[in-house]
Amino acid sequence: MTRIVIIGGGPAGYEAALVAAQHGADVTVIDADGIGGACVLFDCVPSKTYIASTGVRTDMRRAAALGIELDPANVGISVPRIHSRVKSLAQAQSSDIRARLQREGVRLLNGTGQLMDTGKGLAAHKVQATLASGEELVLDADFVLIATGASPRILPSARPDGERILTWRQIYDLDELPEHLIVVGSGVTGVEFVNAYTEMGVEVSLLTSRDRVLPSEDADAAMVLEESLAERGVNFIKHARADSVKRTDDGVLVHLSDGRTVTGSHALMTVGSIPNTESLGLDGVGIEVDPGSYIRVDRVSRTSIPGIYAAGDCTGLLPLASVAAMQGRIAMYHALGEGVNPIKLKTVASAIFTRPEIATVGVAQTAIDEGQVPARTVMLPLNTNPRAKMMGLRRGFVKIFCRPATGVVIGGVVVAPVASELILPIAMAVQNHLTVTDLASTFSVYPSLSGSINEAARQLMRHDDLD
Ligand SMILES: Cc1cc2nc3c(=O)[nH]c(=O)nc-3n(C[C@H](O)[C@H](O)[C@H](O)COP(=O)(O)OP(=O)(O)OC[C@H]3O[C@@H](n4cnc5c(N)ncnc54)[C@H](O)[C@@H]3O)c2cc1C
Ligand SMILES: NC(=O)c1ccc[n+]([C@@H]2O[C@H](COP(=O)([O-])OP(=O)(O)OC[C@H]3O[C@@H](n4cnc5c(N)ncnc54)[C@H](O)[C@@H]3O)[C@@H](O)[C@H]2O)c1
Repeated sequence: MTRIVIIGGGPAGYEAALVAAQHGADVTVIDADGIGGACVLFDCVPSKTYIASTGVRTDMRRAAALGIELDPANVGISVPRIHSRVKSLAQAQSSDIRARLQREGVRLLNGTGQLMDTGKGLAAHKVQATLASGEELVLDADFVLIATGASPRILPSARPDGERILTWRQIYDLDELPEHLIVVGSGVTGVEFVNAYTEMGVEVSLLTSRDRVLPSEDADAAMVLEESLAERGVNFIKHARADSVKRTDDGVLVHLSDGRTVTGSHALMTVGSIPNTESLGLDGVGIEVDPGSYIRVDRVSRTSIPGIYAAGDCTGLLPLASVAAMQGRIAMYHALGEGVNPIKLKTVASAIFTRPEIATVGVAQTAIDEGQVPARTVMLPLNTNPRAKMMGLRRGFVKIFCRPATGVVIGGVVVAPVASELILPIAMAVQNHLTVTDLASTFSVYPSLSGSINEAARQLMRHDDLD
């Protein structure tokens, strides 16, 4: 029986374990924090659960425009209940995954794993598991998967204390909402929390190191979100790099690199993550890492050492739960000799859970604008959509990108309240090489926001007719 040891029990690790167990392998998962990993326990699942609560406030804020009188200032918010819901839902999901793995016969060890090969290039591998109980085991493996994820990046001059200076993993321990939250870092994590806290009525200042939020995302989408946040009172402090964050008697003081200072009651550090690759014994085995200590892998998740694979955030390929899971599955299919398609990042759909949400798939607008990818594009504002009018939506759009000659859909962006759901038809088109004619001729419900996807495709199709 093929022996597989997986270090890390997040989406990369547990999805890999399920595949390997279903293919008859002898599978052990060693995990330090809990099955489900940081994804389920600290990052993705808690933040989206928290955002589900803040979304109720979004609906309340918008109610008056639809004729429902509500005073958000007089609506009670039970912070302890919201936080306890976040934590218990995360724990419940972790337990569900644990039970599923156990049902499939996967052996679960609570502790840390480390590679222990006695030389380089061996046919089989050894992994030491240091269990929470203190016990140490050495496991023999035909294949090892490293799936250890990442942790919040800590600036030495802005050390989180869990009270006033916080990582996103610590906010659910607060008893009350901050009065004035300074969010340091305007990537996806930063803006999701800026949006969430603003909806809860918290005064929020956002430090952005460039001239706009979400520097790596679609510029039109980022602009819509920025306008929406500004309208709700978010204070943007641009071209601002935090040098240090210190506690004061009643809050925090942020020193910027250009000499400016910002004061608030709390600071939330969202300045990125670093891979958990330090104490894995990579050097001893000869596994190559990239600058930034990410494990270097190919498109079937192989590291530079035969028989050792890596998947998920520790590889830095694209830090999404869906990508981590796919990398993990691919690793196991490859190790077990199954047919496998290398991972294709151009078909990955992702979303930013703000209001409005931003969802993207495929080629980015920048690649088209810079001439790297020939494409025809359309951007259709949502305010022409009948359902959007009924819902009182003022912002948002659908973008579709297609190949100039064939009309094959190669990417798209949706900015809408439920963009995370609306992106699927475009993602299916990109994945399956469908054309704008295919998209345009698919029935959508009338009235629906997805009707704008048909209409955008129709506009690109009309262009085809004129060619
Ligand atoms: C705030 C936030 C929100 C996010 N929201 C989304 C989202 O909405 N959608 C999305 O797709 N992605 C989201 N992500 C990204 C997603 O959480 C990650 O891409 C995902 O967690 C990566 O999974 P993973 O399996 O690589 O690692 P992780 O989920 O980090 O799990 C790794 C596990 O390995 C364990 N481990 C580490 N070292 C060792 C060791 N030596 N021995 C044993 N175990 C070890 C850790 O304890 C952990 O349990 C979000 C990220 C953040 C920060
Ligand atoms: N909804 C989702 O799917 C979701 C949510 C959160 C995170 N993620 C994943 O995690 C990845 C990482 O996102 P992230 O936002 O955590 O990290 P990030 O690295 O993308 O963004 C961190 C930001 O902080 C800024 N920064 C760094 N140091 C700073 C300083 N001293 N002062 C001010 N700004 C500073 C950086 O310039 C950067 O813009 C995303 O690309 C995404 O793949 C996904």
